[in-house]
Amino acid sequence: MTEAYVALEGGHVLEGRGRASGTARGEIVFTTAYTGYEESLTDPSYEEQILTFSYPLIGNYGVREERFEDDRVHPRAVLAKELTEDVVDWLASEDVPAVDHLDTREVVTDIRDGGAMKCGIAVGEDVTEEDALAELEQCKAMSDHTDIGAQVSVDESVVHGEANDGETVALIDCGAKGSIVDSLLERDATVHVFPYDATVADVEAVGPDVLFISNGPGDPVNFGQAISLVEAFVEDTPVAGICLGQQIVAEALGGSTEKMTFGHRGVNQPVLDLESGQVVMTTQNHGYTVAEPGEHLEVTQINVNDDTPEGIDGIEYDVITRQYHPEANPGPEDTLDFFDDVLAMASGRADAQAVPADD
Ligand SMILES: NC(=O)CC[C@H](N)C(=O)O
Repeated sequence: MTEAYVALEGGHVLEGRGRASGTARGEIVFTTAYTGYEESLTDPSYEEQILTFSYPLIGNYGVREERFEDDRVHPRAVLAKELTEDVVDWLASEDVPAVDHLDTREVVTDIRDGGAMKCGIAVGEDVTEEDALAELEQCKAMSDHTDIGAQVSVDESVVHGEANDGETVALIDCGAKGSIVDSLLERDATVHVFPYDATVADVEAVGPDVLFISNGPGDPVNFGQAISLVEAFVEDTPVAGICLGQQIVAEALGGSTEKMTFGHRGVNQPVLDLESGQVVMTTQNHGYTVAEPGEHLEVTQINVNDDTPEGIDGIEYDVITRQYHPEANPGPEDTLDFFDDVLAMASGRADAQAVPADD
């Protein structure tokens, strides 16, 4: 049997069954999602993280590329109670270490108590506990990945849906999921995808109807150029954001963000809309949150479990952002109307008051 060791910050080492060999280090997190492993594993927001599935069986409906959110696997390693051959083959082909037959209840309990933490992993025929501890030793804190955007963004701008006659969206790719672009294209938008460090002049050149900041990995304060874009555009151009995008918008407009203990990762996070009183189910994957929205923004939706901000609107500016993933890949489709609201805001057809689906 291939050996597998998982070393957690503080020195706790767990043993499992090695399924795909290699060494890895990263911030260990868990998701409670029971489906959507292809989407999660290709979500760029998981860059530099090690993903633990708390659901015990992962891979039971195979692996299909059309469900991928990006062209590669982003977590540095994958842990589960039981991984199917399909998933293991896929991870092995991408050189991503995989471990199963692990007591994931123990891993999740450690993360819940200690927070998302540094982790080192060693999988292979002759690896030892020391190899995993050596990886842990070299693991950086997530906030120290100061140029993580470069690892996940497009290198050059690209345009999708040029023939569409809807709104023109400038999407700042901080690690955007493919289904965000798809959701906008389906609504007839033209989407200019820009690198995470695009300049004001780059974006201005396409005359956007809305500046849209994507999801992405790591600490929002490490996306200084995207923060500057929001500051530069917000007075004259509507602004939208998803997940990291919400955090960047808050940082730009006088609010603040902070790291959560273990974050929200799963496909059934309940969100309350404060105006309508409706609760919707959402897909989430984040470890930071908006702490204070600041004087230009108001919180319109909150997480039912812990009251953290899930939706934010501009007070005097046209701004709408979501902390969850309205594009719903994977996950419930309760929140797809966010894209209609963003494009209505972009066209001046509506103000920024977004409400969840009304059934
Ligand atoms: N999905 C995301 O955009 C994640 C945002 C950010 N990296 C966080 O962990 O909070």
